[in-house]
Amino acid sequence: MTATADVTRLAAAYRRTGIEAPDPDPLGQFARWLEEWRAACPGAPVSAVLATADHHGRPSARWVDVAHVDHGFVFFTHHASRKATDLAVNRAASLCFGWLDLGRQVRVDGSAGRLTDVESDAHFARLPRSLQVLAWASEQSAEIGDREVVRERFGQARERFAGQEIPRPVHWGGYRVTPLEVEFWQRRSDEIQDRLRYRHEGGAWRHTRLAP
Ligand SMILES: Cc1cc2nc3c(=O)[nH]c(=O)nc-3n(C[C@H](O)[C@H](O)[C@H](O)COP(=O)(O)O)c2cc1C
Repeated sequence: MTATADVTRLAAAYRRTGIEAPDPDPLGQFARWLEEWRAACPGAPVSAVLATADHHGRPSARWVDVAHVDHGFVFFTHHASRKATDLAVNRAASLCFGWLDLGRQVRVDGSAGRLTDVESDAHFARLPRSLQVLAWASEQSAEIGDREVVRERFGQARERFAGQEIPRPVHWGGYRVTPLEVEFWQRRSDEIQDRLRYRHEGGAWRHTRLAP
């Protein structure tokens, strides 16, 4: 059976069942769905749209790769980028995963904080060398005349670190979005889509269904 056939078969099964016997913890429920997504689409990156807002409350959204999920959702970026400058003044963040092949969406609303230097160092050390060089060469979201500027800086950074380990630049690191509210959405074959919302209240997670 081809991968596409597998996805179609799984999507049909989920459309029939909806979200049954949900995990009491949204991170547990997320882990189940992530596992099912990975089984359905092996090798696909785990990406989500990250929304932030500036000090005027003006929103902006962009994709990020979610590197891992522990007690929060971890991504990495340049600390001078728009998302990072937004988060410096307003920690509120929302991530939206779109596992559309399975008819699924997960929204995570929460608060984003920087990882420790030790955590960011550990992740940086595992990156492919070309991405490490790029982290030194590209001042993400700065205006540039043309791409040659970055190509030139890339070459300079590669030369500078030739034959040695590349340290993490201080302007690059990770954030963890700690969830306060998580919503799972499942497309159903009867068109009555399933929505399950978790809220962290009084020190515990509670979940409830929402009208589609
Ligand atoms: C699928 C995908 C994954 C991406 N992952 C990241 C990421 O993990 N970190 C990052 O800084 N930019 C990532 N980008 C680029 C961002 O979407 C964005 O263009 C960049 O971070 C600058 O955003 P900002 O100026 O709004 O901060 C990704 C783009 C795509 C399409």
